Amino acid sequence: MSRVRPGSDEPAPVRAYLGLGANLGRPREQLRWAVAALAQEPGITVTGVASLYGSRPVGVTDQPDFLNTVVAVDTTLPPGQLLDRMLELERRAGRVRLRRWGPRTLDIDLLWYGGRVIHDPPRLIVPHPRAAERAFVLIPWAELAPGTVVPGHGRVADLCAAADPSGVWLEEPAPAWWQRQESPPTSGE
Ligand SMILES: Nc1ncnc2c1ncn2[C@@H]1O[C@H](COP(=O)(O)OP(=O)(O)OP(=O)(O)O)[C@@H](O)[C@H]1O
Ligand SMILES: Nc1nc2c(c(=O)[nH]1)N=C(CO)CN2
Repeated sequence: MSRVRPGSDEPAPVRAYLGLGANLGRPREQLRWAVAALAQEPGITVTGVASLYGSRPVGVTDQPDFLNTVVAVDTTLPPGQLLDRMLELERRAGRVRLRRWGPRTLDIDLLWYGGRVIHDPPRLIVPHPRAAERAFVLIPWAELAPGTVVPGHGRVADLCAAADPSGVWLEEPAPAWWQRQESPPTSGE
């Protein structure tokens, strides 16, 4: 069932939250590129970007530390098409899957889509099945939307308060980290 904005045949936008992560190549630049690329996608409006956090790898620990953030979007895309756009951005960022939970140049997870529960494994499970237990997701997410209710789990603020924050640290506050343009390398210095 898709909602339509009154007076138009344009579908009404739906709020979604995306978890972004990177730990290969130039993670900060790749995440900055991903925010800008999302904002340029037709059918996607970026409405919020959390601060940039550093985090110890969870799961497969023999890999570099990550940079993580969460982005709020309003989208007219159905969830499957939003996922396809996210996967295409990962591909454009040069992501190669060598092993599950292995290092990556860019990972974009669909954390939450309009409060809906979507179970179409393995292609799409929403809310993201591990979002409610990951401090590297919950801390930036709580910065943007503490009152959001994750179906089956509760409020983001409460999940964040219950998560172990020890492996997550603030790298750079929003909006500086994603609005600052990298100064071109100066020659000779
Ligand atoms: N909510 C979701 N967000 C993103 N991808 C999802 C989601 N649910 C299922 N998938 C599927 O997961 C596949 C593999 O995702 P990926 O390899 O990025 O997993 P991961 O990020 O390494 O691990 P995790 O899922 O624990 O974050 C994607 O091709 C996608 O079809
Ligand atoms: N700190 C951190 N650990 C992870 C991350 C991540 O983004 N950050 N992503 C994973 C697979 O999605 C597995 N482990």
